[in-house]
Amino acid sequence: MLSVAARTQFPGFALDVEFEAPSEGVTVLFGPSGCGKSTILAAVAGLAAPREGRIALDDTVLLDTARRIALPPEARRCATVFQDARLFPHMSVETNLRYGMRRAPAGATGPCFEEVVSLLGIGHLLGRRPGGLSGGEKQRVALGRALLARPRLLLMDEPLAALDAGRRAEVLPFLARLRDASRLPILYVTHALDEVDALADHLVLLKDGRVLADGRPEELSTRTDLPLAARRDAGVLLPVQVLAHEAAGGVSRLGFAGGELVTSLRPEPVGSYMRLRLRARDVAVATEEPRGISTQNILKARIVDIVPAGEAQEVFLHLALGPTILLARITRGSVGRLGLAPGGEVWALIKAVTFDHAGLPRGAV
Ligand SMILES: Nc1ncnc2c1ncn2[C@@H]1O[C@H](COP(=O)(O)OP(=O)(O)OP(=O)(O)O)[C@@H](O)[C@H]1O
Repeated sequence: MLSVAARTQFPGFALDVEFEAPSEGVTVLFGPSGCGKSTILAAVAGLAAPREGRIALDDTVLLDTARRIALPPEARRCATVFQDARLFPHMSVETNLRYGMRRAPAGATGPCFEEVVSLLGIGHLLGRRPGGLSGGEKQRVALGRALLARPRLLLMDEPLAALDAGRRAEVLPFLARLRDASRLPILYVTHALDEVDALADHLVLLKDGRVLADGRPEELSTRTDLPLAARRDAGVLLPVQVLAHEAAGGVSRLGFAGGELVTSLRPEPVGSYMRLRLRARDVAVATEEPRGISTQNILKARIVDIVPAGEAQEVFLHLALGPTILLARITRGSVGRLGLAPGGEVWALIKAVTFDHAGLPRGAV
């Protein structure tokens, strides 16, 4: 467990945060530019000291200002991956990777050179210089170098932010594999929601130097009181399992706690797990079972709550399908016209099941 409490002040900005991150898996620090994400990473790495605070990794205290403890960065065993890979340009990829290994303390355990090379798919790059690599390849080498230093904690400061969409899509699955193979806590800074969806086991939402909420991303995605709900792509993050492929009909069936969804045919094998975002704008409701309609996903649900959606003349419906909560964003006019109220039964029409934010939950690879 990584526990972080830090308070510090810059002109015009105050940071006052407290949160805990699980001992394994990715904890994402998510929030708008300037909310304090990098300041927190720097405090954990020991690159900048907060005015007050306590940071501990399991039973190792990295910082405790009250007890005047502040381990130097090299004693903290944190490895950091930045936006830019920061590889040594005059060394081959292999020498860059072996440089990481030289930083590993004697007796530290972790994946060996060959395992890391295979995990990140960089075997064919070993003899090359960083200058000739694509941005995505460089980032994979930087991830390898960080892992080979056998850290106790991996820090990632927007590792995909400098890559174009194609390269991001190339590196994202490697990050998921690294998360699953490394069994390390990873503190990951981003402001990209698709990275949250693909990687986060735990989410810390930040605003103006404060923690607004933290918890499992699936749970936070149902909260309409958080800034996430104001986004155009707001909606619940839903863990699903591929139940069947029906090639003749060109569809796959996905199961979730409380129901099934039909999608166009998916490439993932039957039994695989995925996590997808069902956008609130893509969910409509009907008070009677619709017939003669092209929408494939029509699921019976109960209205749990109706809450205003920002300034607009719209509301969020919290819909329960068994234990699963879905969000629908509809107009106030529709609520009145259909006589919707908490406790009422409706049919939820899922107009689109999009996979552009699909991610793999931990252990699902
Ligand atoms: N060394 C410093 N001196 C003065 N102000 C600083 C310093 N470091 C950070 N700040 C300020 O603290 C605030 C938080 O910065 P920080 O880099 O932690 O935000 P961030 O959430 O990581 O932002 P971004 O997503 O843009 O990287 C900003 O207003 C920044 O200007």
